[in-house]
Amino acid sequence: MNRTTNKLNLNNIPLLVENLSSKPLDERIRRLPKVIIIGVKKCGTRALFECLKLHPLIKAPGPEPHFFDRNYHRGLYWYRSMMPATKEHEITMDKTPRYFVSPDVPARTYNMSPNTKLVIVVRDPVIRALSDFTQAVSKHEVESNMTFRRRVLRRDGDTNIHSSIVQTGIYVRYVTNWLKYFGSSNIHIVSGEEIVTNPLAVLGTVQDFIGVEREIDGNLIYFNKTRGFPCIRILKLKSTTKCFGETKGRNHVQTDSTTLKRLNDFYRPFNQYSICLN
Ligand SMILES: Nc1ncnc2c1ncn2[C@@H]1O[C@H](COP(=O)(O)OS(=O)(=O)O)[C@@H](OP(=O)(O)O)[C@H]1O
Repeated sequence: MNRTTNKLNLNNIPLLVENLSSKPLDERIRRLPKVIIIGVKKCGTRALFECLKLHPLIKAPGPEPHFFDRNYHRGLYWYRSMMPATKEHEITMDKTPRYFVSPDVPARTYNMSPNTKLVIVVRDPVIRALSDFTQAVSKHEVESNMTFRRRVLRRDGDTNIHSSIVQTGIYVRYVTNWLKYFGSSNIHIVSGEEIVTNPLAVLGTVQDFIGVEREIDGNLIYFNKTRGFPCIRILKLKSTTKCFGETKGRNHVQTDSTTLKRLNDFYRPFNQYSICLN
């Protein structure tokens, strides 16, 4: 902090966050996210994010800020302005799944603060790929005659390792990039399948990792049989409930069993690495 002008130099934030870690943080620093859900796309990041926002001390913006990948040139002032205002002890959280696969983002995040807590949601990479492709089709991002098989396999039947839909599921490759900057104590890996089957257990471990009291309980989360997913109760608004987006949980595009087997075989060795990292 520049004492004469009382203005914060946001270029020095990593240093400041370190030096001030034992003192109450200035609101201007506090607003920068302490927690980031960095990915993975189509693994359950939205559900985790919305559930964590139920915690009284966790504040987060609605849209994905995409600061470290698309808006980095706007600077930390911009990033800070995207975050909701906080009171003392409250923390802010970003969720931008694109960060996970963006090569420059680990270093940029580290430069903001080496203490940033990173949450990664992973899911069976074959199902993730199907979900990703289904979304691309629904957004008309793929040619109308493109099939899942043609997207993920080459003509000779081998896996198309140049397809981003295939690459994103090689989780260990990207986690390794993050581990060049952050220690494993800064990274928490969550099972996207468990977010659906046992959300309270997942949320318990994530709250412990973030370092807040476990406040999200069974009064706030319930299983909505019609949607087939956990949804939330907003207690402030009596009997209001919220599920997460019409586009979540839609039927995936159909594909053949050979394609699924080929992809499963491709990911198997990478998946074993991911398990070791947990
Ligand atoms: N509670 C709850 N409600 C709705 N959806 C849930 C929930 N928990 C996990 N999921 C799964 O989240 C998948 C979408 O993942 P993301 O939120 O990471 O997608 S995105 O990258 O933000 O677009 C989405 O994938 P699809 O089923 O393929 O649509 C869901 O299966």
